[in-house]
Amino acid sequence: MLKLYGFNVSNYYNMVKQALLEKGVPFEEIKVYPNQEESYLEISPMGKVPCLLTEQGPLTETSVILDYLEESQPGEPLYPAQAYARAKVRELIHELVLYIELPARRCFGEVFFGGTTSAETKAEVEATLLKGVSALRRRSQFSPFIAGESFSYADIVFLHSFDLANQVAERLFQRNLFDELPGAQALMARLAERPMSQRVAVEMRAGMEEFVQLRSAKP
Ligand SMILES: N[C@@H](CCC(=O)N[C@@H](CS)C(=O)NCC(=O)O)C(=O)O
Repeated sequence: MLKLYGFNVSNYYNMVKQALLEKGVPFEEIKVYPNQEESYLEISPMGKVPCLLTEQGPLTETSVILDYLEESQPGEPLYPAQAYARAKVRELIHELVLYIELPARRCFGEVFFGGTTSAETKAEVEATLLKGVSALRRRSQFSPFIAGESFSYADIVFLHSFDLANQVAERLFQRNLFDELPGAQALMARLAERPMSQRVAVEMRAGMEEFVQLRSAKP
């Protein structure tokens, strides 16, 4: 059986977990926080989560894991069949990660864990987020799903990244990123109603207190 390493509060872990749940693929969850222990680096060389242990060996990097699941597992397809449409979904995933999730993440310490972020970093993050949102406005459909007619991996990545980025934008820049994207808030609400989203959210809340204590204790 596939083994998913990570913890329920990690948004990247939850992207893979939700994909497995949506496809109905059985998997075992192995709780691990990011770490630099030799034994974990053997399967996740950056010490990050998630890591998926397959019969052939370990896999890391969320978008790579999602591709692997699509190619190796049964269940509802979460990419379009046609090559160009499939590439457009991957393009959206990359844009969400590179220009929304990763820049916002630079401010997670201040927004969620009582740390501080320099004014210079904040200015860079705000500028990148605004460009990223503007790219999404040109790119995304939001109706009924982010890439158009079908629920896809891009919806899963959007669900587990955009709201966090918006919390950064609201707290630090007094901006609501949803305001810039017609249809995005309604899509987020629809995605959050999915049974598998609700399961992931319940399990995330259960792990939150322990994680915040652990994370806040770090310098
Ligand atoms: N590029 C990685 C990012 C995963 C990632 O950043 N995970 C976080 C938890 S949400 C982590 O392990 N952070 C610890 C670290 O950066 O050392 C992926 O796509 O899976």
